Amino acid sequence: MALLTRYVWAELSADERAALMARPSDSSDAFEVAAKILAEVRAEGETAVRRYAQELDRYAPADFRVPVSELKAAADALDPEDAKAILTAADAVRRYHDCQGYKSYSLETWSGGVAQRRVTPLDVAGLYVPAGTAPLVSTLVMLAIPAQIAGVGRIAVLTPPMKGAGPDRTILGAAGLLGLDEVYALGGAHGVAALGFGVARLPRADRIFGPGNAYVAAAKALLAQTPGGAAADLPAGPSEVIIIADDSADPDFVALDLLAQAEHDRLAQVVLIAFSERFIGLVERALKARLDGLPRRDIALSALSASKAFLVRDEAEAVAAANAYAGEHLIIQTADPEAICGEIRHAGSIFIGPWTPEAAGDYAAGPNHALPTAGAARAYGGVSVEMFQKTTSILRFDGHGAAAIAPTVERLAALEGLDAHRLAMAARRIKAEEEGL
Ligand SMILES: NC(=O)c1ccc[n+]([C@@H]2O[C@H](COP(=O)([O-])OP(=O)(O)OC[C@H]3O[C@@H](n4cnc5c(N)ncnc54)[C@H](O)[C@@H]3O)[C@@H](O)[C@H]2O)c1
Ligand SMILES: N[C@H](CO)Cc1c[nH]c[nH+]1
Ligand SMILES: [Zn+2]
Repeated sequence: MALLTRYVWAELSADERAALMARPSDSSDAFEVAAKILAEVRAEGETAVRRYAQELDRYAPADFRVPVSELKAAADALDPEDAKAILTAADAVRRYHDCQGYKSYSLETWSGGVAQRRVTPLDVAGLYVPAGTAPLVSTLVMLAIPAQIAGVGRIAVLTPPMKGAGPDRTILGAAGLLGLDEVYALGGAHGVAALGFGVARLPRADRIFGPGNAYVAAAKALLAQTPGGAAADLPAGPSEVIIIADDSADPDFVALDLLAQAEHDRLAQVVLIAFSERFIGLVERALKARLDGLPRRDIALSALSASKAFLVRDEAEAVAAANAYAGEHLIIQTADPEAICGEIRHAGSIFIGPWTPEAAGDYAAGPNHALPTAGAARAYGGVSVEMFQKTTSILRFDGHGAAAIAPTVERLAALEGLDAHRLAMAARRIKAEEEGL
């Protein structure tokens, strides 16, 4: 039985191609469920948070905040090799993100008129670290490092408990190692709502960062549209990867790269773009062989059921399919991957050649792994230092500058029929003229 549903790109109509770009989470109940949870948390506050914490995760302690002493103890209890791997990854992530950040600047846009941009960090950032089916320690690193580089005033980490137990000890230990002191054992849409509205003794985050399952992603998106709710970083839901591989690629590498994303979530999606039926067959054979040894085989199999293989005739078709998909990750394993890479317009992160598995980027290569899904790569990049900053523009005009800019402003205000605007400028011009400026 074929594991990947096959399509011949050239035989698909434009409508069929567009329909095939849908993600499994598009048709889930996530938005309805998250909207209900958000509304209840908004109306009832802590009571609703506790109810969902109990119902969904069977864990509702008197205080969701993990004591700082526990973070320190968990850090001390880490296996030294685990601690070393976390710190080594953090170092590469820090070096990559150190090159980022908005710059403040100032210039004279008019003679006598100075325009300035001031960059400031967020006061409160909420970091969501997924742990529903796997404790993503690496996500903590990916979110904490850019927040620290930006100089965020207060960093509150949210991570769901393991069902019926407390939060994952490695995540707590990593928080301790990274110098974080505010962690809440709460997750899902109810956790996002608690942090986004500031209930159950959580701070109200200015912006919530981080990936999560379809419920978490929906909650972040809905919260950002709710008056008084926290802003969101980007749409980062169930993982996805699209691989362009020609016959020169190693089918086993390709199969493993597909499985590495399929194992994240039943609603994850993996897509193969290949140049021959034969190669798709080889990848499927490798998939079957590798699936059997995987502890998360069932999850991967579910994800594969919504996954696809597109057969293309040439690189132009491969590029068209990849750009239409606008995937979170794009892996290119062809004889000339750089040529294809140059043509890609929409992808969260690109991995070039046989020696660059996505797993390297997921953990320790440097770039951020919190990336746009569901086609959002058309409009967003991954989490960055800039997202933890905001900019304020500042203007300073003297009388000479006011006189210089006034004719333009008065004319445009008149064009828009906004007379108070025109008069506000004209009054300055007249005064400046009276003073001989
Ligand atoms: N896009 C990215 O950058 C990126 C990065 C890493 C991980 N991910 C994705 O993050 C996700 C992690 O998912 P996860 O589930 O393991 O952890 P999670 O922390 O995102 O979600 C777990 C929580 O979801 C809630 N939940 C579970 N089932 C629910 C239901 N039926 N209704 C309402 N709430 C429910 C529970 O409270 C649970 O604790 C995966 O989809 C993975 O692919 C994405
Ligand atoms: N592939 C995920 C982003 O979709 C990131 C991750 C974390 N751990 C392993 N992988
Ligand atoms: Zn991954």
